[in-house]
Amino acid sequence: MQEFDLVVIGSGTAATGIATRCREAGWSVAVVDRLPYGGTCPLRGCDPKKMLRRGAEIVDAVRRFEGKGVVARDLRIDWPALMEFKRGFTETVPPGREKRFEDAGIATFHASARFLDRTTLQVGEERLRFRRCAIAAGAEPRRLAFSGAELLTTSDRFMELERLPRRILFVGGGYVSFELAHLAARAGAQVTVLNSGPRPLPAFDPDLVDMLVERTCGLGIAFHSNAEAEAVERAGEGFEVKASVEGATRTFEADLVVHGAGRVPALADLALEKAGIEGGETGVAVNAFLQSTSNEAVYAAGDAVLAGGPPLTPVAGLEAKVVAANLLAGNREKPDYSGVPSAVFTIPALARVGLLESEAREQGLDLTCTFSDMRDWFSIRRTGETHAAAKVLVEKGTDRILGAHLLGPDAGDLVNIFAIAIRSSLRACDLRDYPSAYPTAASDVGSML
Ligand SMILES: Cc1cc2nc3c(=O)[nH]c(=O)nc-3n(C[C@H](O)[C@H](O)[C@H](O)COP(=O)(O)OP(=O)(O)OC[C@H]3O[C@@H](n4cnc5c(N)ncnc54)[C@H](O)[C@@H]3O)c2cc1C
Ligand SMILES: NC(=O)c1ccc[n+]([C@@H]2O[C@H](COP(=O)([O-])OP(=O)(O)OC[C@H]3O[C@@H](n4cnc5c(N)ncnc54)[C@H](O)[C@@H]3O)[C@@H](O)[C@H]2O)c1
Repeated sequence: MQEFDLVVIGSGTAATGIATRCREAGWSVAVVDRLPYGGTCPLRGCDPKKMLRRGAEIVDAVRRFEGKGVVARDLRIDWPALMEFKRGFTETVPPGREKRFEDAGIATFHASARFLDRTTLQVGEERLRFRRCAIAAGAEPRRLAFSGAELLTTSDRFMELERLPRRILFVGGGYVSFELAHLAARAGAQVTVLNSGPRPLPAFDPDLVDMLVERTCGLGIAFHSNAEAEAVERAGEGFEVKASVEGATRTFEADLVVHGAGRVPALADLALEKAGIEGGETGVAVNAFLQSTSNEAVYAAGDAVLAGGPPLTPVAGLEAKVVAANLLAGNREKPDYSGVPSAVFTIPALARVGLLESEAREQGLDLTCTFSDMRDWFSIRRTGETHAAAKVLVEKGTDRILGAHLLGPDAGDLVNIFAIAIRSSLRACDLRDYPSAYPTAASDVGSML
């Protein structure tokens, strides 16, 4: 039996933030992960996705400039070479992260963790006793109940594909499906997306989502709403997917079927009940300080807990700081989720920060909603992009920025300006008045208000 002040389950964004801060304060700390160190974001999520997207972005930009001074001959994505470029980054992450832990004096374990009682974990052959434990185990694809669901490829495996199949079907119309569908279409695949709900990406502004869907269909992607996948089976080398589309049963053929139907906290293997930890599909049950409501030695952060913030990397980082502070100095800090931005890295990107228009109106706020169709703006025309818009919500009287919703080539970066404004309580007039370098995407901000 080995004993530690703190055992952290996971080695991703949340785990790393907690482990390093507690170790810096002199605690004995162990980190446990069953997969190579680094977690989802740098190995299987945000970063590799954005590296692969870079190839798609270049192909799309060149196509938009054909006839505008750029001649493209044999323009295409060389998928294996793009994968190699991605691996040049991802392969360095696990050894780098492990060295960082070891240099800091953090003990590292490579095995699955499972609770034995309120203060003990089984980790492979080892038993670890902890004074405190942080669950930062992330999320995994939601288990789907239909027959053949085990035939679906996860986003993890999609990002390792050596060859890109010709026909790809995505189940779900959320972040994962939209981002990977845009990438696959630029790489030459024939893409279908089935979304069970009436509208995809419900966390984003519906007017901008409609524009993104139009752009998506313009790429040749077959997008279906009210389309619920109900069964998958093998058919020759590929698959047949049965779905209820607008109430009628339809069959789709594909060479690859990808799971984009949601992710849930990865708690199933932890035997939480042995440690008296309450939790389920919505993650570890925690109080306002991110401490387990039923085992006070245990805290949770990141995708493993749905405490009010969306399951995103900046939220995992923010919650890690809160958990470390509360572990080290007692329960004082609560997470502040206001002004956390989010972007869907389609091409063009879709982004959001603050309230949706519908949420602001439901709260009875008196607001001005400025919608700008940016297609004819200089910053967009110069890129050849055909779909771009902004919607900014400002409270009347206080001039407070309530929300900003963007679609366009620079949406993923521009949204951060609005996020800073919201978190720093800047007013719309402050943003209107600041001089920005010209001509840049940021120099449009004043005109969006
Ligand atoms: C395809 C994809 C793209 C994404 N893109 C973005 C993006 O662009 N921007 C953004 O903000 N967010 C993005 N996300 C979400 C983001 O990756 C996560 O919110 C973030 O990585 C969560 O970090 P975490 O530390 O909570 O968990 P993770 O980084 O997932 O780490 C959890 C770790 O715990 C380990 N673990 C789990 N159970 C056990 C166990 N029983 N024993 C031992 N180890 C265990 C896992 O192996 C894993 O390594 C994306 C997610 C996906 C899937
Ligand atoms: N850019 C980013 O920040 C980014 C990128 C990828 C993933 N993520 C994170 O990962 C999480 C999971 O992403 P996701 O795209 O898997 O989930 P999601 O929750 O964004 O979307 C899932 C969609 O699948 C649909 N669906 C569910 N079952 C279905 C079925 N049987 N048939 C058809 N449609 C079905 C739902 O209606 C929903 O719209 C996100 O919530 C996000 O936090 C973030």
